[in-house]
Amino acid sequence: MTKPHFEKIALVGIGLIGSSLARVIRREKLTSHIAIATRSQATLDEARALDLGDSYADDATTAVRDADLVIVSVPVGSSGTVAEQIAPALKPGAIVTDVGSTKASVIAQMAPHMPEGVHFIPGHPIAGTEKSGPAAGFADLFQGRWCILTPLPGTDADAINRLGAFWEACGSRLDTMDANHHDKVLAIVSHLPHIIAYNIVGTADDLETVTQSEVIKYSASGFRDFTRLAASDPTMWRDVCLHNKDAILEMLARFSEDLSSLQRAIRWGDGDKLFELFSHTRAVRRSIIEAGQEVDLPDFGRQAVASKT
Ligand SMILES: NC(=O)C1=CN([C@@H]2O[C@H](COP(=O)(O)OP(=O)(O)OC[C@H]3O[C@@H](n4cnc5c(N)ncnc54)[C@H](O)[C@@H]3O)[C@@H](O)[C@H]2O)C=CC1
Ligand SMILES: O=C(O)C(=O)Cc1ccc(O)cc1
Repeated sequence: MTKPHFEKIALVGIGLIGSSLARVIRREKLTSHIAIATRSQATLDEARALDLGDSYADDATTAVRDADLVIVSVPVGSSGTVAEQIAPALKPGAIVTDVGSTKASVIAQMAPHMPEGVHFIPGHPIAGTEKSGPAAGFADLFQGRWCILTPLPGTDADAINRLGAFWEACGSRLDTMDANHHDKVLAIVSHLPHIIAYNIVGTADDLETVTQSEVIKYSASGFRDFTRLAASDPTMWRDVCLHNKDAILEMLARFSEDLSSLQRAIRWGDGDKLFELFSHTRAVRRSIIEAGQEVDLPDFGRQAVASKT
């Protein structure tokens, strides 16, 4: 696919994802003008100090005026507010997209505000870290990672192709799916792991027998991997939980059932069952690595793959 060029790109929200986009857009020369808007003056000043854009505004309306591509990178609970703010200033023919971790809720919040003639195409780069804010971003964040688009039926095919070409130019691999399907898949592969991490770190911290110093002292084990996920942004993950409630609760119910079965096997000393499950899950990881999907693993995973352990 040929590299697309947009005269003006507006980035609303300039945290980890927005600032990573700013960096890769500049590096790949995908626009003549990056307009940055964010709610807090301190974050805007930080973005300016990092020289992430060509213009800066504390209101999204100013930034999106005349933009050909608008990318909303805010916590999913703020999508509706942003859509309402930018709607009157959007240029006819502009593409409006987002990067939110949940899709059905973002569509429900944003689509009703989108004017006729604007192409609204929701998206989600499956790439990130536990860090947040403009300084945390980096141009290679999307390299080799999937980006999922969840276009609504009847969306202009040229606009979808243009947005797809944009993400490919940012280094992403592209997929398209229905928003509800996206939310179920992401509930199990991304949202549950974070919830489990928040829970286990909270439990360990609460346990009277595991003092604070012991948690720190022995955390060079599997627990350390959980602490990385559990350090993720509280606003972002609060919003994910509130806005993908049904799919998360469905996956949590299934998870709890399987955990009870594991608990029973431990209680009754059913070694065969434990061995069978652990062998199966080990094979799952090997098949992911053999399928060349190691780029989708977080940092600690990539190190393990690199050393072939
Ligand atoms: N952090 C991650 O690993 C990933 C996050 N996402 C999604 O990307 C989106 C952004 O996440 P991050 O960049 O990590 O968050 P972040 O916390 O680093 O940045 C969020 C930005 O949104 C701004 N913001 C918040 N409310 C706003 C409003 N009403 N109007 C204008 N700006 C507003 C903040 O000032 C900040 O610049 C979220 O929807 C998240 O679900 C998607 C993939 C990975
Ligand atoms: O840091 C990690 O391991 C992640 O899983 C990052 C991440 C967080 C949220 C998303 O919607 C997509 C990717």
